[in-house]
Amino acid sequence: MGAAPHARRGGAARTPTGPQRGRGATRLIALHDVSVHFGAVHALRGVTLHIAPGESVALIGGNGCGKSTLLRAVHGLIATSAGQLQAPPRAAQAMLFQRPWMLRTTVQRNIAIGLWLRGVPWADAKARALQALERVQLAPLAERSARGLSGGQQQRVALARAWAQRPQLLLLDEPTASLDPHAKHEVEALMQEFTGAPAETGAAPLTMVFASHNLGQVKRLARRVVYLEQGRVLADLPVQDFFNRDVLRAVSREADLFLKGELL
Ligand SMILES: Nc1ncnc2c1ncn2[C@@H]1O[C@H](COP(=O)(O)OP(=O)(O)OP(=O)(O)O)[C@@H](O)[C@H]1O
Repeated sequence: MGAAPHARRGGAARTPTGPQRGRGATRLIALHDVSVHFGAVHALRGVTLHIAPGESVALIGGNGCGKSTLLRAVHGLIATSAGQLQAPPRAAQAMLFQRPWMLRTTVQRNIAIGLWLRGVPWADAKARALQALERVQLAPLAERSARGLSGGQQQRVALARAWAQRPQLLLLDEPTASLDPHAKHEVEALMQEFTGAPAETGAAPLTMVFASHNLGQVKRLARRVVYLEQGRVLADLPVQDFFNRDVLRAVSREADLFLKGELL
């Protein structure tokens, strides 16, 4: 992507990565003993986590366990307090939030402006924006005001905007939490489609990390589940192992109790 690396922030080392080799595995994201403090609040405590290109990883855990903080730290939106964090430069990442943010302009321009700001000539940016809208089946709404769309449509525009940027890494913070079941299904289908195939022919597979309170969604979209409690990673398992209570109980009693509570 040739983008500028993140500046080093806060008390911890933060270095940009492309896919790197380490301990025999390729890594796109590597956190080593990362902590994030907000004053007296310890949002992340000694998190060590490696994510390889093409993985689809769900972050789960109760309110305030640190999911958003982890995503925001990887995206470079907040400073880490200690430890080392390696991630692709922000220009190689896209992040979606529970409530999509839209510029006060048309749907197509919402996507094109982001590309233009990254150096894509305006005519090409508009053409790529339209392609991206076709991908999420919203091309007929290209000239509509983005803020006038429904929440589900806005989230699809946000996904199109992310996809148009051809990121290596897609971070999503509870992307369907405020959507009705139909819109949730449409957004999930796009998430699945984007991670199922490279963003463009010959490109590296897209890596997806998402926070969710929806265990059905986790089962449908994740290949791996990371369970957080009070800022610590207590379980990090392939999705089928996470939902196998015997395996989970052996790894973390706390994670098993959480799952039991959620399944009641
Ligand atoms: N900017 C901030 N300033 C102070 N405290 C913060 C800030 N952001 C997060 N926190 C605190 O850090 C902890 C972790 O919050 P975080 O938002 O990462 O949790 P979460 O797992 O995403 O929660 P939820 O599921 O409710 O969205 C919480 O105690 C939260 O109150």
